[in-house]
Amino acid sequence: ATIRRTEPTAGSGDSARRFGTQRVLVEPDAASGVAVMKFKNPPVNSLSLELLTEFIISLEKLENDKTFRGVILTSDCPRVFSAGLDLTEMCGKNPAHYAEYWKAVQELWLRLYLSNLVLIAAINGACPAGGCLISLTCDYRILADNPKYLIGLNETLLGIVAPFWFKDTLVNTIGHRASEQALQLGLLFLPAEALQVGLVDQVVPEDQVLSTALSVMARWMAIPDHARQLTKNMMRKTTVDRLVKQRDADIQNFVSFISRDSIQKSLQMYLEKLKQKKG
Ligand SMILES: CC/C=C\C/C=C\C/C=C/CCC/C=C/C(=O)SCCNC(=O)CCNC(=O)[C@H](O)C(C)(C)COP(=O)(O)OP(=O)(O)OC[C@H]1O[C@@H](n2cnc3c(N)ncnc32)[C@H](O)[C@@H]1OP(=O)(O)O
Repeated sequence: ATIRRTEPTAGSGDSARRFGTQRVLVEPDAASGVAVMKFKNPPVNSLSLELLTEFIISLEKLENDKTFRGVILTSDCPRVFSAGLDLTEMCGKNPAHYAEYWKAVQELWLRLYLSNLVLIAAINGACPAGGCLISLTCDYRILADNPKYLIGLNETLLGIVAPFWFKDTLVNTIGHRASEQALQLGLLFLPAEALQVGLVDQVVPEDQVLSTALSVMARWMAIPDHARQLTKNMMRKTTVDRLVKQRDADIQNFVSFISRDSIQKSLQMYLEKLKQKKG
C-alpha cells in the first residue's frame, strides 16, 4: 500500500494536510501533534490483510514523525468501529495464507500495544473480537452511548478461542475473574456494562466521542513523553515479551487450530448466519 497525500481542506493550512491509504485515512493536526486515524474498509472495517498492512504502515509513519505524539483511532464506517478479524481470511484458504495473515495480526498488536504514541480509541460503533482487541491496545477507550454498539471478545460464540495474548490484554484491562467469564461466555457488553467492568473508560453521547477523545488526549499529552513512555513500557513489556518469545509457535498454533475441519465448519456457518441476518 502506498501512502497518499490528499489536498489540505480549504483554509486549513498545512496542519490539516491529510494523508493515508485506501483503507486508513489519517487526519494529522501538526499544531497539536495529534492525528486522527480512521478505518475505512466498508461495510464493517473487517481487519483484512490489506487493512492490517495499511494500518501498520500508517502507524509507523506517524511514529517516525516526531511532530505527532498522540493518535486517535476511530471508524469512518457508520455504526461499526471494526467487526474484528476478517473471517474470509480465516476460512477456505491455505496454511500459508493463514500463517501470513496471523503474522500481520501479531504485528499490529505488537506495534499498537507498545507504541510510544498516546493511543485513544474513539469507539463510534460495534466493537467485537479483533475490533475490541485494537481498542484494548489503546491507553484510553471512549465508547458512544448506543445500545447497538456492543464490545467484547466474543470468539467463543464463533466456536474459536482468543489466543493467550488477546486474553492477556483483556486481563490487563478488566482483571482475571472478569476476563475469565467474559472470554468463556464470549460476552458482548452494552456501553453501560463495558464502563462498569472497566472495558471502556468513558461512555459519551455519539456526537461527543471525538471531542471527548481530543480533550482526553490533551490531558495525556501534558505528561512529559519520556516518563510516560517508560511507564507504559514498564506496564506492558512482560505481556508483549510472552508473544515475542514464541511468535512462530503462536503462528503454527493458529494455523493448525484454524485449519481443523470443525473450526472451518464453524466459521463458514457463522459467516452464513451473518449473511442470512440481512435476508
Ligand atoms: C487454547 C487456545 C487455542 C487456540 C487459540 C489460537 C488460535 C485460534 C485463534 C483464532 C482467532 C481468534 C481471534 C479472532 C478474532 C476475530 O475478530 S474473529 C471475527 C469476530 N467478529 C464478529 O463476530 C463480528 C461479526 N459481525 C457482526 O457481528 C456484524 O457484522 C456487526 C455487528 C459488526 C455489524 O452488523 P451490521 O452493520 O448489521 O452488518 P452485517 O452483519 O450485515 O455485515 C455486513 C457485511 O459484512 C460481513 N461481515 C461482518 N463481520 C465480518 C467479519 N468479521 N469478517 C468478514 N466479513 C464480515 C457480513 O457477512 C456482511 O457481508 P455481506 O452479506 O454484505 O456480504
